[in-house]
Amino acid sequence: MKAVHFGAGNIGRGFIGLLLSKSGYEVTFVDVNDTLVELLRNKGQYKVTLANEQADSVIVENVTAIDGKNTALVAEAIADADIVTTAVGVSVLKHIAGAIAEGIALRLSNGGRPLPIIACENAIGGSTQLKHHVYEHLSEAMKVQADQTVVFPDAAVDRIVPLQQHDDPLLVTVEPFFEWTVDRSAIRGDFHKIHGVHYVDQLLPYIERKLFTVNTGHCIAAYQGFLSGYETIQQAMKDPAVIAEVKGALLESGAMLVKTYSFDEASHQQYIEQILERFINPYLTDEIIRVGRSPIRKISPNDRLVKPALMAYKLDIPVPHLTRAIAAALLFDEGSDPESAELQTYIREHGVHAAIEKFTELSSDHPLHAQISTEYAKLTEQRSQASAK
Ligand SMILES: NC(=O)C1=CN([C@@H]2O[C@H](COP(=O)(O)OP(=O)(O)OC[C@H]3O[C@@H](n4cnc5c(N)ncnc54)[C@H](O)[C@@H]3O)[C@@H](O)[C@H]2O)C=CC1
Ligand SMILES: O=P(O)(O)OC[C@H]1O[C@](O)(CO)[C@@H](O)[C@@H]1O
Repeated sequence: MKAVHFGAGNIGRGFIGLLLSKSGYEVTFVDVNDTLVELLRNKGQYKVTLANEQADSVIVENVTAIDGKNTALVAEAIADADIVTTAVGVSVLKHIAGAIAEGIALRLSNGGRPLPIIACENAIGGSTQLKHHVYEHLSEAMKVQADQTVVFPDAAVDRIVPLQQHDDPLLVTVEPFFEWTVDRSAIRGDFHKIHGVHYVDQLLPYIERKLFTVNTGHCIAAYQGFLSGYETIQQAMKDPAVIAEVKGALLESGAMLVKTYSFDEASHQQYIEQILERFINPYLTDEIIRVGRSPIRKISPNDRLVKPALMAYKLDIPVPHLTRAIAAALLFDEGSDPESAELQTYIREHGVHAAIEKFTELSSDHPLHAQISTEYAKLTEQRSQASAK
């Protein structure tokens, strides 16, 4: 049983690779990081440590790696695989699509056994997005053939894996909690199930519940924490003002989710409480720069801030915390993050209204646009008052 997994990073090693290996798959990681590829290939194993009191650990065996820049080799591995997964970042999917298409073409020329390809990224419809990118590289005839055997089930993945700072570049520390949900309605043929995966017939409620609670709350802790001068989520989540912003927004997105999907209100409240506990896990150090990374992606119309705000707005649910969080994201001025730098340059050159319109796609006459710009002005004022002190 062979798995090819793109991205030997934190989630790749600390979550997806771990579960695939424990389920009996031989895992071939594909990455462009030469150090990771060489070490995985030479050692054939790595260690995962849990962020709990005992620091429990497990050795993940039966793994190897290939260089993502060697497209021919990657294609061969895909042609021979039983499953393909990714955890590279949603914006990287287009860059791996060519190699996947080459692998599919090779596979089809060899008879074409069924193949599920699952993108494990923080996005709605990640696998579907990957399929679109892959199909851009296939001929019309090949697309028809691929439709018979290659499937792209969407998925939701939830496990907090911060930036790693160990002497061993392969060692990865992860929170004990994990949830990997896969849309089984898309899967065909004989499929060797992955232990620990929750297979569902309808993914949308799960991915929206996760993205608009875990990821919404987490990025608000990051953006509000950044404005208050904190460096880690653990520090920010000790500040009652930051906690109030996070909880306020989760009540707004929660009210929308409960109404949209008829979730039980008390269970959703428990879900929120559990997530807040996960954010403050004292055995983890999670940097604000990581959790707030790529603010342009995070304020895009289908992502964790604007989408729940819009869905709530349409249900007449007021969203003062969510709109303030979008304003805070617009103030995430972290030079080491390319999207933050791009966003700040755009705001300097074109003003905040143009930025809201361009990046959130909320037109200037949309009431949420006005709310965001009002909050932006207030936060800017607060920031300059604080720095004058
Ligand atoms: N870290 C976390 O707690 C969670 C992350 N995610 C999602 O998982 C995905 C990966 O995140 P992380 O593991 O944190 O990032 P990461 O940066 O640790 O790992 C990404 C890996 O992809 C590799 N990569 C980049 N371009 C590539 C290419 N063209 N071909 C092959 N490999 C390539 C990088 O070298 C890196 O090793 C993202 O979509 C993220 O939103 C989802 C849930 C939790
Ligand atoms: O990986 P992204 O989408 O940049 O966002 C970071 C988020 O991913 C997570 O690592 C886990 O879902 C959260 O810690 C955080 O909300």
